[in-house]
Amino acid sequence: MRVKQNEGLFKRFLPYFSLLGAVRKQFAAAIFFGVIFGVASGFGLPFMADRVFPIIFGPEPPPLSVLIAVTAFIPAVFLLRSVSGFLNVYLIHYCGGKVLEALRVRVFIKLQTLPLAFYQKNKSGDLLARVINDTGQLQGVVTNVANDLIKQPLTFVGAVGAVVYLSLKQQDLLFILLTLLLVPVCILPIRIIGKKLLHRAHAFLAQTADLTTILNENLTATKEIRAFSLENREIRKFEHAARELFSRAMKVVKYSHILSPTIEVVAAFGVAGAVFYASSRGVGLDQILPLIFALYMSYEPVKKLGRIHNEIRKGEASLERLEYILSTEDSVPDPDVPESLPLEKVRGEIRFERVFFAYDQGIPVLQDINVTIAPGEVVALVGPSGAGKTTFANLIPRFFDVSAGKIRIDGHDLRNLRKEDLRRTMAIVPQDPVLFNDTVRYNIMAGDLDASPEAVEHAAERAFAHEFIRDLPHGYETVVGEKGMRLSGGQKQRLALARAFLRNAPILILDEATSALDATSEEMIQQALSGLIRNKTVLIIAHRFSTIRLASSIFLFECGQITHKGDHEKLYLTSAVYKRLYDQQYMGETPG
Ligand SMILES: Nc1ncnc2c1ncn2[C@@H]1O[C@H](COP(=O)(O)OP(=O)(O)OP(=O)(O)O)[C@@H](O)[C@H]1O
Repeated sequence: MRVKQNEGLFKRFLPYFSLLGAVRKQFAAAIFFGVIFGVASGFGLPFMADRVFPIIFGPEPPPLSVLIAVTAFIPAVFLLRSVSGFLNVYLIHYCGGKVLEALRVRVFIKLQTLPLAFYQKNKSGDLLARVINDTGQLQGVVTNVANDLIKQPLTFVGAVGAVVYLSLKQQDLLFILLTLLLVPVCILPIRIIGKKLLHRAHAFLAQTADLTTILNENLTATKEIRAFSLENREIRKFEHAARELFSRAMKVVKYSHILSPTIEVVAAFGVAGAVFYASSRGVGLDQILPLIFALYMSYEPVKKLGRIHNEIRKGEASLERLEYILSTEDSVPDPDVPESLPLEKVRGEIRFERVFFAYDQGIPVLQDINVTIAPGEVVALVGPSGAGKTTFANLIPRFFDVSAGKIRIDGHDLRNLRKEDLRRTMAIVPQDPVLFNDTVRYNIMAGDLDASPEAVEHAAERAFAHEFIRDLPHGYETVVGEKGMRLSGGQKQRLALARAFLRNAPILILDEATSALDATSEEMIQQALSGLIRNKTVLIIAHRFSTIRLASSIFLFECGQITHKGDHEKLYLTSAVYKRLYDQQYMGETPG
């Protein structure tokens, strides 16, 4: 979403400046040192040229004590300028780091609340780039701009003050005019370059996101890339994206850095004008030198303010990309006044009433679903690929909301419940469970973060995972590697079942793994499942017919509708589709 173009630039950044509130003391100190730096630069240097040099290089050599005192003024001014400059920059970076931290956390928190649909629409590499790069860019604007907006005008005022003072001293006001004329002359290039920079910054950030996406995808598909020898294709893709990024980066560099030389040329014309004018009026070098200093020092802040404008333009592109995340509305919102659903009282009845669903408008995926699953019932969802089984199961935890109709749990419309309350009533075992790069214990505890060590181990025992965990180098404290890379497929699945045991929720949604396991693993998982489903309302997205022996009822999905319900024998006799699926795909397996 592009933020309205006509809003004032400063106004758009305003909410982000409030992030400085948490570091207001350090920021105030930074500004204080910035002011000292500004005054020491803007006024101190011309003053030195006006007052100090004439004493040192005057017609009469000054006495030694005066010479020492006066020359000491030179390092004193620079010391003041350097120390205050350093403290200003250091503190500004401190505040900037804190703003960046707060900004990233704010975006991350928002990402936790966004629904699955958001992630299916946006590339994860692009989101990574927004959280890492764009926050950094915006932080730069918030701190540098806030700092320079105070520091540079003060330097300008200091330098103009020096020009005024020196001009008055020489009773010649044209120098003042020369200084003030500079501002409108500089504004034109600042505006033109700023506008161009905004577009270039947008293109650059989008390309950074593309590069991150390619890298991210590559790192998550290392196995496939090697298995199918896609390395060269990947390298070419990355090279192309990196080259494009370079070209876009250079455009940003061009427009970011063209401004300073432009303003410097303007400044040179100003100084030349002053020199020419001074010479024609017979003003001596000792009188013109401080003025040239003061003139130059007044061009400096204008140049820096121009650079800030550039920064703001670059930041604006990042701001738009971050606001895209921050302003995305939750398409699965919690109700304003939620109905309560005490976990201990949930029976687990699930009812679909005239439910329709579409991921994209106009392409229905589920149509007119009317079913009731009784508490304690175990239902297997079967049907051809793409028939809508996963979608049906995903509506129950409200990963998506129905397009029409209602889903109820124990009579409560899901949309009247807080998502957190609703999801506490269920354990979900996905087809390919994701493990966190943490210990085995933590991975099981994902099912219940308050569980005791005994409860974790008991859950592992029931999932037939305890033994293999005990044999790991550090037992329950073994770190499983990114996505559980150090575990076998069967071990990962048993850890996912242990999570579900630990959660002990009244509703269980299980997307059966499609990958084949060895006979022992398969047997252990089937046994664990029989234990897990006891006394629960269970939905199993069944990919293997051996699993349906666990089910008390089977729903057959065809083209987004449930066309048949019943047990295996009934469906086998009444549905040609079921019979075909069973005969063709699962011949040889016995559904009990
Ligand atoms: N995020 C999505 N956006 C758009 N369409 C989707 C999305 N997810 C699934 N679909 C479409 O919805 C339909 C139903 O998909 P679903 O995953 O529910 O089928 P399924 O029966 O579980 O299939 P399978 O057995 O292959 O897993 C398919 O046509 C699929 O292409």
